[in-house]
Amino acid sequence: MSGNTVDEHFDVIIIGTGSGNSLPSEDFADKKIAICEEWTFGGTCLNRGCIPTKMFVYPADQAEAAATNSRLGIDTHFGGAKWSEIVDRIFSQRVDKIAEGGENYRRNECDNITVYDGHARFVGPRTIDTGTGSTISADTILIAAGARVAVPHIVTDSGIDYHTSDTIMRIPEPPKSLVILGSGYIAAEFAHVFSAFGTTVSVIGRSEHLLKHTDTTISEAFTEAVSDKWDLHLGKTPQQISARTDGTGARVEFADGTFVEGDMLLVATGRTPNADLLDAKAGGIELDGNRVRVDEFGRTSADGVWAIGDISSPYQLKHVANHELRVVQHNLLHPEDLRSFNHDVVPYAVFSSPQIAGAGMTEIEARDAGLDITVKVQQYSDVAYGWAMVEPVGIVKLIADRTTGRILGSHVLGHEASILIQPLVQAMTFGLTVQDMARGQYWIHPALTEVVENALLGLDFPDRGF
Ligand SMILES: Cc1cc2nc3c(=O)[nH]c(=O)nc-3n(C[C@H](O)[C@H](O)[C@H](O)COP(=O)(O)OP(=O)(O)OC[C@H]3O[C@@H](n4cnc5c(N)ncnc54)[C@H](O)[C@@H]3O)c2cc1C
Ligand SMILES: NC(=O)c1ccc[n+]([C@@H]2O[C@H](COP(=O)([O-])OP(=O)(O)OC[C@H]3O[C@@H](n4cnc5c(N)ncnc54)[C@H](O)[C@@H]3O)[C@@H](O)[C@H]2O)c1
Repeated sequence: MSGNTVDEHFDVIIIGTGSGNSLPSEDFADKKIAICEEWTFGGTCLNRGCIPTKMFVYPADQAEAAATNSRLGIDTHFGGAKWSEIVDRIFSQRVDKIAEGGENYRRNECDNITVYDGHARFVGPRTIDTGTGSTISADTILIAAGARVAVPHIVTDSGIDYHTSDTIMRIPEPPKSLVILGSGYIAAEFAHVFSAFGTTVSVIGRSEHLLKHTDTTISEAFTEAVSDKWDLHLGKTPQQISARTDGTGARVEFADGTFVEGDMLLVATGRTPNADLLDAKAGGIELDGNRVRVDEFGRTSADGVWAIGDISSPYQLKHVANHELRVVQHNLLHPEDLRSFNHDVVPYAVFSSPQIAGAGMTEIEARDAGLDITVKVQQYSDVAYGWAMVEPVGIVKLIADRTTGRILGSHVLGHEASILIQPLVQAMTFGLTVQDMARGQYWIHPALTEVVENALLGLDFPDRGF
């Protein structure tokens, strides 16, 4: 049966098998659950996001190290990437197997779960057309339907072939030259991967610096650091996109008459939440711009309907989706003891080269907020391990409140920035003062973490207490 006649009623319906697939823990074993997934089981992070990209980034890091080790007085070289071997290892041997295993587990080994493999949309309050010919309803619905690649009209109207992060990781071989449209996370990570593997990479950005969402000191230093290995076209908006004159590849023209050409175009211009594809209104669900509106507990405007992750979160980060899932999981099991999302200190990392990580306010945000701040930019090369590494670019930038002694913003650029940031995230999350963090513990000598210690010690307080 189809349309608005309900074929089956469930305790819980989950839309989306990314973070949503983690909802049915053992505590949900007595619930009758439907899972709707229109694509590959496991969602973005596993199949075409965080996991496979970092499986390319790691060998790219090694390739780049091999090519640049001579500054350390050792003779290594990069002899080429076995692209098809890398793709096979990432997808055929690992990611695809995990996706298949996850689907098989839910379909065949969980007696309380039914999987619908179609596009779910609301046809009434807590009622879903599964896109498979069945209409189902539930007491509770979790919307975890994520986001999708956003491609500007100038690209789609051009009629040329292009790639996005969804497709480029499975191409048969890397291009000789790659033009990347966009200068955010995905652009920075794929520029690193392809450039390290030997592709000539051009990056087009509308702003003057790459990764403009980061602190200005970081985005300027990052842009400077990559400017001799990537062909940058910054502060430029494409006027026309076409194939090259021989009909192959891509040619992007700018208003000033300049252009850039390459064998392949990668579009990395952001991701749009899938809220517009759910017929949310039929379910009584309000949107907030292009996202599903949720309160601090994860509740949408419709009774019994909850949402988490990229479809409702401005962060579009997997650790945020995971956190929100855990909060909603608790709230569904304990309606009398609702927990709130905690978005106070949300860290991020960009796995490019150099790596970037950050949490909290940028210097401009802190100044605009009128706070009495102290700022320290500490070079990796000022501490023993950074010196040993002959680390050319690393910096830790801290912004702290002179009144409370608390860290307001932490920004790291350089080797393993995503790891170095974590003690700072911990201090910011638990409200540790700069003084306590700097001198209330030992810092291993001569570990690279001394750059964090020195950055803390370099902050200027009226009563230093160090
Ligand atoms: C290239 C790339 C790299 C990334 N790297 C990182 C990283 O290093 N670190 C990080 O924190 N984040 C990273 N992210 C972001 C991260 O992947 C997302 O924030 C996260 O996966 C979002 O999880 P989610 O559960 O909200 O959505 P998703 O994992 O996207 O799951 C949504 C699921 O819902 C399904 N779906 C959608 N609509 C419907 C419908 N109507 N009916 C049925 N099914 C539907 C989709 O097919 C999908 O499987 C990356 C993203 C990309 C694209
Ligand atoms: N390491 C990570 O955590 C990681 C890695 C990859 C992706 N992600 C997530 O995925 C999201 C999407 O990544 P992304 O890089 O596509 O988005 P992004 O928001 O980081 O960057 C988008 C870029 O495209 C540009 N842009 C947008 N529209 C444009 C247009 N019409 N013409 C030219 N340029 C345009 C923007 O100015 C920006 O430079 C990220 O915001 C992030 O949340 C995270």
